[in-house]
Order: sequence, then C-alpha cells, then structure tokens
Amino acid sequence: MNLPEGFITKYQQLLGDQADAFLASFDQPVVNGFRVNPLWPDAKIDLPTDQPIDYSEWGYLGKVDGNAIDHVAGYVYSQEPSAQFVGTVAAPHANEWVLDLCAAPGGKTTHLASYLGDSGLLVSNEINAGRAKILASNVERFGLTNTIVTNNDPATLAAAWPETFDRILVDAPCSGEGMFRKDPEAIRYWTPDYPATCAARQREILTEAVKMLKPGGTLVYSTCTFSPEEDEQIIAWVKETYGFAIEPIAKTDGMVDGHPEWANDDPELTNTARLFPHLLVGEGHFVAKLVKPGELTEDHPVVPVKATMTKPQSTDFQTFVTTSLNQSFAGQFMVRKEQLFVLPSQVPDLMHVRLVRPGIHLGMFKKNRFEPSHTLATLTVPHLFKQEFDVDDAEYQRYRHGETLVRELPGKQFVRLTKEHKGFAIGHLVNDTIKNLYPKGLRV
Ligand SMILES: C[S@@+](CC[C@H](N)C(=O)[O-])C[C@H]1O[C@@H](n2cnc3c(N)ncnc32)[C@H](O)[C@@H]1O
Repeated sequence: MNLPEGFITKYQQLLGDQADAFLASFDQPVVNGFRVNPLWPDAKIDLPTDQPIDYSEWGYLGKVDGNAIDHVAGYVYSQEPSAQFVGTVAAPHANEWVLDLCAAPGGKTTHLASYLGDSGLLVSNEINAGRAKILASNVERFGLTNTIVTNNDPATLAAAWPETFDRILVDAPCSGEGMFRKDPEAIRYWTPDYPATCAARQREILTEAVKMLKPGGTLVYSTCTFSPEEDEQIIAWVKETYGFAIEPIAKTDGMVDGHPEWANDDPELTNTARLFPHLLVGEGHFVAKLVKPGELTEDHPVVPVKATMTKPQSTDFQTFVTTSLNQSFAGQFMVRKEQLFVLPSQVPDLMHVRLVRPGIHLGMFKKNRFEPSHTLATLTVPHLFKQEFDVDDAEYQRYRHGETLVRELPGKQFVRLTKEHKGFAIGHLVNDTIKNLYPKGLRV
C-alpha cells in the first residue's frame, strides 16, 4: 500500500523496532466480522460460527452477504472485529439511558442496543443528515424498540439534555489511519497536520458530551486511528480539564496498553487500549473508558409527550391492529407529518432536538386508512402479524424486486413475509394477491 512518507516516518519514530511489522500489516487482507442479534434469542443463522471473537459476546469472524436473509432480516450486523471491542468496553447495563453521539452508520449503536435489550433508552445521534437516515434504517433493520435517532450537532443536544445520560459513547470522527487497509481512499485526506485538526474537533465534541453525562456517569471514547494526538493526548486532556478517572480496560491477547509517553506521561493512560493490526486479527482502534466525578443516581429527566393522535387517526390505527396484528403497542404515541411512532417507555424533552426517528415507526395515515411501515417487518416482536407467509428463494428475489405474490386467502389485511421464518417485508393481501410494500430504496 502506498502510505504517505510523513506517516511512515512518524510511526517509525513512535514504534521503533515494531514499525516494520506495523507498516507491513497494511498489505495484509482486511478481516471481516459480524455480530448476531441477541434480540432474536435461539435464532439459527446460516453463517459459520466456528470462529468466535473472544472479546465480543455476539461476535464471529466471517463475511456477511448483504442479500442473505440473515442480513436483510436483521439477524446479523456486519462489523469488523476491532470495532466490536468498543461495544464490549461500553457494555451498557439494563435500564440505563445511553447516548451514542457519533452513531452513523450504526455498528456501535446496534451493539449497545444488544446489551440494553428492551430496557432503558438509547439515543443514537448523527450530525450528517444523509448518514442519519442510513443510521435510522440500520436501527430499523436490527429491530430496535427503545431507540431514538436524532440529527444534531453535539452543542444542540447538550443545550437540550444537560446531565441526562448514564453512559455516553463518543466514537469520534478521526483521521481514520486504522481504516486505511479497509478504505484506501481515506489515505488521500492524510497530511502530517490532519491528526491535530481532527483532535481539535474531538475536543469540541467531548466538551459537549461531558455536559450531557450525569455525575458518576461513564464516557467511552474511541477512534479508528493510531495518532497519539487523537488518542492518549485527548484522554489526558479530558482528565486534566474535567477531572475524569481513566478506568482500566480488560485486554485480551494482542491488545496493548495506551502509551503515557505519547502524551503527558500520566501512568493512568496505560488503562486505555490500543488495537494494532500487526498484533491481532482486526483493524486499528483505540478505546478509553472514563468516569465523571460525582455520585451516579438512578434518576432520569423523564418528560411526558403530549398525545398528538386525533380520534379518526386512532380509529384507523385500531382497525389496522384488529385486522392484521396479534398484539398492539403500549406507550406514548407521536404523529409527525402523518407518520405514527410509538416512543420508548421513558424519554427526555424532545422539543428542542431534530428527530429522525422518535421511536418505532409504526406507519402512515393515508386517506381514511392506516398503512404500516416496513419497520414492522424486522421489529424484534415474534408473531407480530396474524398472517405470516414463508417464501422460497424465487419468491424472496421477486418480492425484493418489487413484484406481487399470490396466496389463496380471501379478504384484506396486512401480512408479514418471512424466509426461513425470519421477517423481511410486509405486504397487503387483497383477495389472493399480496401487493408489494417493499420500500423502493431497498429493492434489488
Ligand atoms: C467513526 S464515525 C462513527 C461510526 C459509528 N459509531 C459506527 O459504529 O457505525 C464518526 C461519525 O461522526 C460524525 N461526525 C463528524 N463530525 C462530527 C461532529 N462535529 N460532531 C459529531 N459527529 C460528527 C461523522 O459524520 C461520522 O458518522
């Protein structure tokens, strides 16, 4: 790989006799991994699980086919091994309120949600509007029930939600040196000054994250870069500026301690973790776990949401539930631009943030009727629909292409389509024909 001259000399100086092995690792193949979705317990997946990743509870080595049912139905999430270590370190506890501040496309978010299950609250934020949509679609594909997706800059969120979260992940935008092997295009952005530019932005993001963390709360900071400016030096700055403690991270084979001598010589920096591709199977990463001074309490600033569903809308939704579902949804409902959402059981003030997805997207009110959203196809609620049709390979291809299917059943109702009993789509059954409701953006 054609690495910049300045990059090579920098790491020769920092890594000494390890530099040759480090630089040679850029010519090794990328390592693929995936996590299975524990929100579908006991599910059988088609991918081999004979190579578990020892530090990742649901992680395995292997490549996921984007058209395979396990991916389309949200039973697996493709994520390279080292990135999975971030979720392992963050590992939220049940009932916590968790913020994933830089969340798109959603690898860490789906991992954090795997720990939370149905409990607590996960807010997944992404500053870039286009990427926030991709994040929302991955949140939906993974079937998450207690996740809000927002599209804000960190300062706006901090003004809305002071001292609100028990745990915050800042998976920071960085110079991406650890991804050069996966995405050689990233090398084009690299200059000797680029890490310092990224570090300035990381300090801005962390300044806002600190405001949103409850006293005693946990901040996990990660990058996919090797540069000390964005790694140890940032953590040294957080500790010096805000008095956070740097918690020890349990490392497995191949992971190494952060280098105090690459920052301010604070020995606590050895508590952070570095993942180098020449020492383990995976790409380059850095992870730190910090705790804010103070006592953590269990309180959350819950704000009730005003009901916005009109009476006729409520009737249309109930008609859909009665004809098509085995169960309804409990909780606070929100209607925005004719779209119906059911919110996580507890939420903070939602008035001052830009919501991409305030909760589960249930569907849309059309003229005198309610049409369910594609979200319900992959929502992690077994047997949600009264009528589920399992399809074969040919029908799977045809439906994802946009065609109708035939099933002999009179009447009108919305149905879920499954392959190997894994939900991947919904359809509208009208007198023997399943009309295609597969979103145009997902068709193949
Ligand atoms: C490393 S990526 C996040 C990857 C994600 N956590 C995952 O696991 O899929 C960093 C994200 O930070 C976002 N970002 C860029 N500038 C930002 C800023 N000033 N504040 C917050 N996020 C920013 C980027 O758009 C990008 O999506």
